[in-house]
Amino acid sequence: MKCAGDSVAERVVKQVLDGHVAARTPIWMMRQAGRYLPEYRAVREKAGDFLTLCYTPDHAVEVTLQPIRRFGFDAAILFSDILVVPHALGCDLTFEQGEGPRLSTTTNMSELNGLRTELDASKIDRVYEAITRIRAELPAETTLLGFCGAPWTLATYMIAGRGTPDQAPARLASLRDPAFFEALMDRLVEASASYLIGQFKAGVDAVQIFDSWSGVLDPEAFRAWSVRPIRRIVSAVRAEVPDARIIAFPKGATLSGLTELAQATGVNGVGLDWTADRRATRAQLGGRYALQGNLDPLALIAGGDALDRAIDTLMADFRGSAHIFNLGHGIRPETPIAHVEQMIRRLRG
Ligand SMILES: Cc1c2[nH]c(c1CCC(=O)O)Cc1[nH]c(c(CCC(=O)O)c1C)Cc1[nH]c(c(CCC(=O)O)c1C)Cc1[nH]c(c(C)c1CCC(=O)O)C2
Repeated sequence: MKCAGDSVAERVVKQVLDGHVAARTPIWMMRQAGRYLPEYRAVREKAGDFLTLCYTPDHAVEVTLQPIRRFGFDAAILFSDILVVPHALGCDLTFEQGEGPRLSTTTNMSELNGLRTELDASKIDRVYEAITRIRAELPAETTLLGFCGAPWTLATYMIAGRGTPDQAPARLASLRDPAFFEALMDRLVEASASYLIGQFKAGVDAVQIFDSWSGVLDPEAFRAWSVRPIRRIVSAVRAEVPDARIIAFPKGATLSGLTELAQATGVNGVGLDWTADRRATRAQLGGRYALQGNLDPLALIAGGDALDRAIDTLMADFRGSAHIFNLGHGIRPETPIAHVEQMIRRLRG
């Protein structure tokens, strides 16, 4: 058996993505830099506005490093947002406190034609600068992750102009105006591939593609709008960065959807949300793909015995496999820091 983590200078998350089984399961958390941390809230207040935070390298570097300093996670994830891509294609974007994102809508071919075909370098170069600086400041053994939103998930926000519960506007657009929808996906595939290539060149070790809304798609639409665009991104990225390590997180995907996605795209790892059947997923995909996840973020809010039990069951289900510990979705702002500390003690012993 291949073993990871024998030397402290090795980036264990990266090794697990290469198929190694870690002696000590690596840990990171989706949204690990965020509002549950007082030091994040302080920087956020200073920056004033969320997008300013994302595009100011001093701030982005600082908040990316905060959870690493506090908890010593095995991976840092670039502090940014998936909606930076539509923004750098020319969509108006604002984040209202407590309301989530608001975007100018893109609902037809003429609105799409009004957007840029390439990412605005004056925005995106600041993200690349932050990456290079983060890598220079991170401990050598910490993996640096970049990311992007999957085209389907980005399209849901671009078409509706905001988050909606079931993404009806985007689903409807794909049915009513397939030519527009295909053209939108093409634009997002190209922009996302170039964005990820830029992130690798700036210094990330691996990337995660967030398809947060793939769970609202029927099997055929999942194949068309989740699997196919991700496959195109993976092959475009690997054409430039042959050893690019890529994790896909298709939230809400069924096991057959997850399997199809892993096989068709050739990603190195898949992220499981908290509803995934761990043993069935492991039986189907373990050994060929790294599995990442999948603690219920609510168990982390609950703490106490419920948290310990959830962690023990999860670790027993994944023991002996190429596993990266994570939550099944982002940590919520109301999560007590003491519970994150409890989680790390339980995992590290
Ligand atoms: C769908 C999505 C978005 N953004 C993201 C996704 C995919 C993951 C998921 O499913 O949650 C991804 C994301 N967003 C953020 C990161 C940073 C890295 C990390 O720590 O994980 C990452 C990887 C910071 C953020 N992105 C956002 C915040 C909160 C902004 C604030 O400080 O007010 C953070 C820390 C804002 C955001 N950004 C988005 C929404 C819907 C919201 C509002 C909801 C919310 O406030 O949590 C879009």
